[in-house]
Amino acid sequence: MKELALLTKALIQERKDIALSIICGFIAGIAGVVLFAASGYLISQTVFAPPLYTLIVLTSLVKILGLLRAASRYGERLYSHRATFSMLGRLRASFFARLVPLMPNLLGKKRSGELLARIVGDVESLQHYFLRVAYPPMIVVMVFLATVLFVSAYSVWVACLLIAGMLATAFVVPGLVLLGQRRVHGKLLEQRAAVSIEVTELLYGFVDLKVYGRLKEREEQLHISSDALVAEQHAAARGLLRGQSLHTFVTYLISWGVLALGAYLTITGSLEGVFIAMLLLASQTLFEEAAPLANLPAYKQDSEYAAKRLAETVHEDSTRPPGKARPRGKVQPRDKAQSPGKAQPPGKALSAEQAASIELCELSFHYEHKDRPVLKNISLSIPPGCKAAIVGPSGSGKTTIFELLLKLRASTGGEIRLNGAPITELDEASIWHAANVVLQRGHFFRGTIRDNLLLDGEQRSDEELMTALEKVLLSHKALDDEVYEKGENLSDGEKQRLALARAMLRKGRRLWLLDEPTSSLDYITEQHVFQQLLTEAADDTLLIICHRLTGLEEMDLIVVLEHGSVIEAGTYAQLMEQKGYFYEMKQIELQMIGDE
Ligand SMILES: Nc1ncnc2c1ncn2[C@@H]1O[C@H](COP(=O)(O)OP(=O)(O)OP(=O)(O)O)[C@@H](O)[C@H]1O
Repeated sequence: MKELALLTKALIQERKDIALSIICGFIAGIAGVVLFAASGYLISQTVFAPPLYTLIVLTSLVKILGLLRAASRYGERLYSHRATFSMLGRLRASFFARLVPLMPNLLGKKRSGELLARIVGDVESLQHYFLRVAYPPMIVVMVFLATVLFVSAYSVWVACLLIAGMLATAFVVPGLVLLGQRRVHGKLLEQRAAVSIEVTELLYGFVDLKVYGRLKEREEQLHISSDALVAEQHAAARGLLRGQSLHTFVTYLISWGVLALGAYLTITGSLEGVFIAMLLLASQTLFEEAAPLANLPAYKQDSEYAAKRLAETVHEDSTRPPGKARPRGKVQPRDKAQSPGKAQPPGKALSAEQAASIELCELSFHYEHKDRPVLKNISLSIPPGCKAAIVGPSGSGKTTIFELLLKLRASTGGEIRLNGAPITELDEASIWHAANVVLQRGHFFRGTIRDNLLLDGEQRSDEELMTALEKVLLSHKALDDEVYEKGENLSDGEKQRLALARAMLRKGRRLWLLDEPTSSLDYITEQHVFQQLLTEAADDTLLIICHRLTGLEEMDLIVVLEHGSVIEAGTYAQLMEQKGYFYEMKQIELQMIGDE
């Protein structure tokens, strides 16, 4: 299976620990068999009152084997778990890295709760692949062959019985477990994702659900999902228990068989009676060592399913040119330059040294499953140091332009050039590094105002932080003031100002991309903050999206967007002179300010 090939590759990177765990596991297994075989022999020998030194040798051997077994079992656990957890850590990081460029598209299709379940739960399920599927059979086979060889030295018939028992343990029991498991296959992971979805929706939408009187209904839904998850967990646990019980049944069946066969062979004179207990205990220990085989296929199936779900999450998007739906039954060729989700060789870096120029050439964008394009052949040239604004009605495609500029999405037509270089050739991280970005809905982390200002990890003095707060008129906030998750305890205007202060602190970025950064502020505060922004970005390129037209007189370029097309562009004076759409908007705004 292709997905498990990835896992196998990750395991190969841990080959040293894997080799050590197999060696330790083999030593522990074989020491266990010899330990119990020696114990059995010791018990039988005592009946014949052997010389003291025989007893001393045997008891010492038993003690040494006991210690060896415990130490090697510890080594096996240590190395196998170390390999597993390093592998899981690497898988989690690589899965997350592949998710990041797909994020805007992915969140449209998968709910955050489901993604959370996949990242946490499905990756966790993969630990079974190594711990219960990949290496235990190797140890069992090695211990089995050594034991059969040892037993055959005393009786070929007993050895044959062990082989028959092992065939039943390795094939019949797992086959039966797998039959029972078919019904619950994958349901546990799906149900876990369903609960995760319900919980996140309930938490995110708590206030709205309460206000609209739907909270009880959603809580009941959560209870139903949770009960279903518990039921699936029971079913899965029952399946595993059934496997273990069947295995124990086979183990005791074989033990009885060895006992009966040993007795018969002793009567017929082909086996000395003193060895019966030894063979019995050796066989019992051997089958105990083989216990992981019972549930191996079930764990394998689970790991495969988890790997498939994880691969689906990243492949669904990365194999499809963004903005185009995949026709059924037909694989679309990848657009090498445009696909943001696939791993690409590192591109050129966008320089943060100089103010950037932005050129949009016949730029188009079409969201997947939308019947009309959101952006249509937009051409625009913003020279270095230019202060430009994009205005236009809601839904006209302004934010989409920003997402394309930040390579969060890839255009479906035309080209974007930053500093003359096609954006497809630029490394996206260098764009994020070179730009000072304030998005419509900035994220705030639980912590303090200081933590949220120092998001980029750079060290700054309290004076610097306070100056930034003063610039956005937030000096009434102390740096140690608490910020709740998602900035729940801040007003919308405070959040916007905190985001702007955060951006102003990032010195040396020569490209400013601001998406409605002051939309929640009152006119007076907005004017002040706007002036501060213009001062901060005096020598830089600034592109701002805004609804209100306050302060746009100072812009070098104003672009009016409607239904994804540029309908007007020019300076404030030019647009007012044209008496077109912008002029109309300004008149309405002036009227509203006057009314207020
Ligand atoms: N993830 C998405 N999937 C599908 N359609 C989307 C998605 N995001 C936005 N759209 C649609 O694209 C169009 C443009 O959206 P965009 O956010 O760029 O507009 P906008 O001009 O920034 O609007 P606003 O001023 O309200 O922020 C809208 O019709 C919107 O419904």
